[in-house]
Amino acid sequence: MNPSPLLALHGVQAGYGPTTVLHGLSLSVAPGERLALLGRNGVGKTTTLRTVMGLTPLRAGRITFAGQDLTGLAPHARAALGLGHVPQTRDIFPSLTVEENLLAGCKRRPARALDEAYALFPRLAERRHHGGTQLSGGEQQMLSVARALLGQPRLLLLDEPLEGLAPLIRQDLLRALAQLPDLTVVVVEQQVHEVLGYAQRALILDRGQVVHEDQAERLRDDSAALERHIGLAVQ
Ligand SMILES: Nc1ncnc2c1ncn2[C@@H]1O[C@H](COP(=O)(O)OP(=O)(O)OP(=O)(O)O)[C@@H](O)[C@H]1O
Repeated sequence: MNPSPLLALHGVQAGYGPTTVLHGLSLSVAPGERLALLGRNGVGKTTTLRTVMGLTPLRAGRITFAGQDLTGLAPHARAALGLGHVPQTRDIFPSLTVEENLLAGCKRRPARALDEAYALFPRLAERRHHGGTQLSGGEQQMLSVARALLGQPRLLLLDEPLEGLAPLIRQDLLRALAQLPDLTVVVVEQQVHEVLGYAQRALILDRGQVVHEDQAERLRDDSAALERHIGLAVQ
């Protein structure tokens, strides 16, 4: 029997002003699962993550997290329940050092929790006294992810974490995330082949609905599906 999902979306509708982006989206994520959300530009991947966090209002449908209905909860209340979000914009404080950024993510945890972040991302330990603006794109992304992890989320929503990063840094980041086997992750990504090496299952969205679902490993080899739904050239 499948375990109860940690996150479930039922018939979710959301959008901006007169535009509806998510047209009755349903999906579920099992505890400990790593799910990739794929699709062409503008199909609603970011909107999906934002609606789960309560940053974009739900217009119809229901979202549950660990069995609890999230309707009406503010983003901070969702974070307190265990939802972590790393937006595409990399949510760090540029005027603070690496260490100060991490301390800001510690909340009520002891400062020694930072050692976990440094163990996962040794580059951040080397740069601990550098300001946010002195970091490379990859280091900023690691900092953003590390800060979210310090909040001990049960589910981490990652929006294009690999964007703009060099291939070796992308691999470092994915390897670090793969070291957290109990963490449930929903990751939106344009670097399809790389993210399919990290995720276990993948959903492809089109116009705010799921149009294809498969095991990540199988989808990676399914060039016809990737071409049809994402427009990736057949290799
Ligand atoms: N703040 C906003 N106001 C109005 N329209 C928006 C806003 N944010 C996104 N949209 C529109 O909603 C649609 C879905 O955007 P969304 O960012 O969710 O797509 P996406 O699949 O994440 O695409 P991308 O890969 O380009 O980030 C797009 O047509 C986009 O232009």
